[in-house]
Parts: sequence; C-alpha cells; structure tokens
Amino acid sequence: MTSHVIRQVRVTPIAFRDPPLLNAAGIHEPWALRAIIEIETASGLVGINETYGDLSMLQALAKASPALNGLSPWALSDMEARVAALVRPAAAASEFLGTHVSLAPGTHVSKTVAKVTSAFEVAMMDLQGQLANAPVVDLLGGASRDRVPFSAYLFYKYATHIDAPSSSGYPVDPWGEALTSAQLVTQAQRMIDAYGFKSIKLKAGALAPDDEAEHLLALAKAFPGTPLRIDPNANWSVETSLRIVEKLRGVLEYYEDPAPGLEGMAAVANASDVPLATNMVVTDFAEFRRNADMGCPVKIVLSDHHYWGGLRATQRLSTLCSTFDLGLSMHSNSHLGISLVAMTHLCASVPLLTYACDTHYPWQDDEVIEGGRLAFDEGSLRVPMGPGLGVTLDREALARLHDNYLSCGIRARDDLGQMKKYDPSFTGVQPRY
Ligand SMILES: O=C([O-])C(=O)C[C@H](O)[C@@H](O)C(=O)[O-]
Ligand SMILES: [Mg+2]
Repeated sequence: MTSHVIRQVRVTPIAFRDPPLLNAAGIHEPWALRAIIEIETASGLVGINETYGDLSMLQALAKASPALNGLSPWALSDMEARVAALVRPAAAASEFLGTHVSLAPGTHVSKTVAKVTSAFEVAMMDLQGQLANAPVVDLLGGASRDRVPFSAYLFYKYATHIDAPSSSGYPVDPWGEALTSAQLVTQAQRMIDAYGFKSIKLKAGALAPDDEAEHLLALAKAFPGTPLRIDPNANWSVETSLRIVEKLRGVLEYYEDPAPGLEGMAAVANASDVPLATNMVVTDFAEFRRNADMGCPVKIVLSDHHYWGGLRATQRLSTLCSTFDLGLSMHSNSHLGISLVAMTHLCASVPLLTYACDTHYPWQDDEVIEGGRLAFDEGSLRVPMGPGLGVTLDREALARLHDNYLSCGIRARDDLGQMKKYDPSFTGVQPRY
C-alpha cells in the first residue's frame, strides 16, 4: 500500500519586487521576502504554502521541520503539539527574534509558534485535499460563499526606490508618486479599474494626520458611496485620533488602529461612535480575552492566518467573534498567490466575514504559481475548487524568485532602516503625531 506519511519538508526563501510604499514604520524596501513551503509524502505528493521569509522565520521553520517526519498529513493536532515542543522553548528565550527590531506592523515577531504552525497546517491541508480530492474550503466545513471580496488597499508612495535607480535594471513601478489627494484618487481609480474593488482602505500614519484626513475626504468625494477605512498603525495619539475621526464623520466604515495599545484604542472608543478595527492589539487569543474583559473597545478583528496559528485557528476566532458580537475581516502583508488563495479558502469557509479583506496583491507584479497572476472579478476572488489549495508551484518562477532572494541582500524586513536612507533623522518612534 502507498504510504502518505510525510518524508520531507522544503523551505525556499524568495524575494519579489515591492514598490516604495510608506507606512508608520518607514517605507518598504525594493524586495519583499516570503518563504515557500513544500511538504512531500513518501508517496510523492507535495503540499505547498507561502509564509514569512525573514531570517528569524526561516530559522524557526528549520528547527520545527523535523517535527513533521513520519506524520500523517491528517495529523494536524500532533503537528501543532510537536511544533510547540520544538519551537516554544527557544521562542521564549527569543532565539528567533534576532537582533532586528521592526516597527513594521503586522509582522509580530513574537508569535513564532503560531506562525510555524500556520505555515505547516496550510501545506498539510493542501495534501489532505489532494488525498481526499476535495478543496481546502470543504475540509474547513464547506463554503459559506463562493467568492471572497477584497478592498483597494491604497498607500502613500514615492515614484522610485532610493536604492534602485533605473540604471540598476530594477523596473520603475507603474503606479507613480502618491502624496497628494489627486495622486491618491488616481491610484484608487487605477486599482478599481483593474480589480473592481468596492471598498477602499488608506494606509495612513505616514504624513501629517490632517493632510491624510483631507486625502480621505477627497477619496470620499471621488468615490461616493464607497466604504472607506483609514489605518495609521497606531501612529496617532488618542487626542489626534479623536480630532481626525471628527473630521471624517460620516465617511468611515471603520477606524483601523488609530492609537497605540488596547488602552489607547479604548480611550478612542469611549469618545467616538465609529467602530474600531485592529490587526495590532487583538492578534492572539490572550489579547482577544483582554479586549473582551475591557468590554470590547475593538469591534472588528482583522485576522491573518499567517500569525493567528492557521486556517482552523481563524475559524475558532470567527466563532468567538460571533459570540462577542464582533466583526471579522482579514489583514495582509506583501504576498503572492499561495497566501491569497489560502486566505480565500478560509474566508469562503467562515460564516462570519463582515467586511471586504485587505490584500497587498495589486502591489506585486510577480507570481510563484502556475498560470501566473490570479484574476479578480468585481473585486472578488472565486474559491478554487480543485483539490487542496487548487494551485500548483511554478518551479521556474520559484527558482527565479529564489535567485532574487540570494542576490537582494535583504534578510529581514526593515521599513525603519529603509526610511533612514531617505531621512537619517527619522526615528520611527510612535505615536509620531
Ligand atoms: O493593516 C496593516 O496594519 C498592515 O497591512 C500592515 C502592513 O505591514 C502594512 O503597513 C505595510 O505593508 O506597510
Ligand atoms: Mg492595519
């Protein structure tokens, strides 16, 4: 009889072009890192996934990979226990945190066990789907929707990277500069024309808050009736957050991480009636409990299976959100199609999905899956119904993106360090305003 036990885990770090996008922590570097996971069975089946590619994550994955040896692809609970046993003692001792301190939100270096568990879980579920001839969404309990809505994720940006001049062969991205209302409206129009998104998120916390509020109002005027969000990544004081939310009265569908910490968010919630969303202060179950204990100042949890512990962990979160009458949607970081497809299966499976999800996908121009870039229809993605994730690795693309990784020299995301190249006096200390 063919044995489907796991025999090998391969982790390939990759790098792909990323535009100079501004945020509260600084600015994106010319290359974004990810890691592609392949889990192979003795029978030769390969399950795939995409996760963080920072060196600390690669070290954690290397440490945890032996946990999978001889395991059935169905043994997710065993995998979780084994990963925790191998990774947690070192994670607690900060072995995997490295010397790099990133202010970049959403990377959550402290969540090593959850991140590694998620990285393996998705690849194992891809294997399960191949064995059962079923899509991951069915393994998660079946589809609550056949398509998943995403939003237009706008960023302030420079036209070019400081360290990737056109003479270097690094192509100039087609989006141009975005620092003014007119430029942001052009960016939004272009993204909506190309993808059909029905809601808009502005990544804020980069320019003066009153300017950013003016820009959001310009977007409201240019796209009447389109739900809008603003996310300064906790770069505003409570006072600033309250002043700006007044200016945006009647415009926001939710207010994402205006002020630092759950206490800061609670102070904003107490003095305003716009629902608060987060991917910064409710990022695991312990923080969920703290939010509940405080009477739920955060009303919408923006999950991310990459650091919440996986697809099934996010389903558990979804149940909790229903119990506490909270909304649920998804956060993203720079990513390619495997992450997007995993997110799509997950979001199709959860009955509760109260807002269109974030995605950085329009900012990337490369792919690592066969068939190239995924196509959005009216701002939504259809759930792939092939076995497992329903996508396969393009091995030539994988090799090319791995070569990028080897030559780019970046080993950990560093938005702060990159911004210092533009402005040596930039400290990244938050809240800045
Ligand atoms: O919603 C968020 O906080 C994010 O998407 C975090 C990301 O790190 C974003 O700020 C970025 O890519 O610059
Ligand atoms: Mg956010």
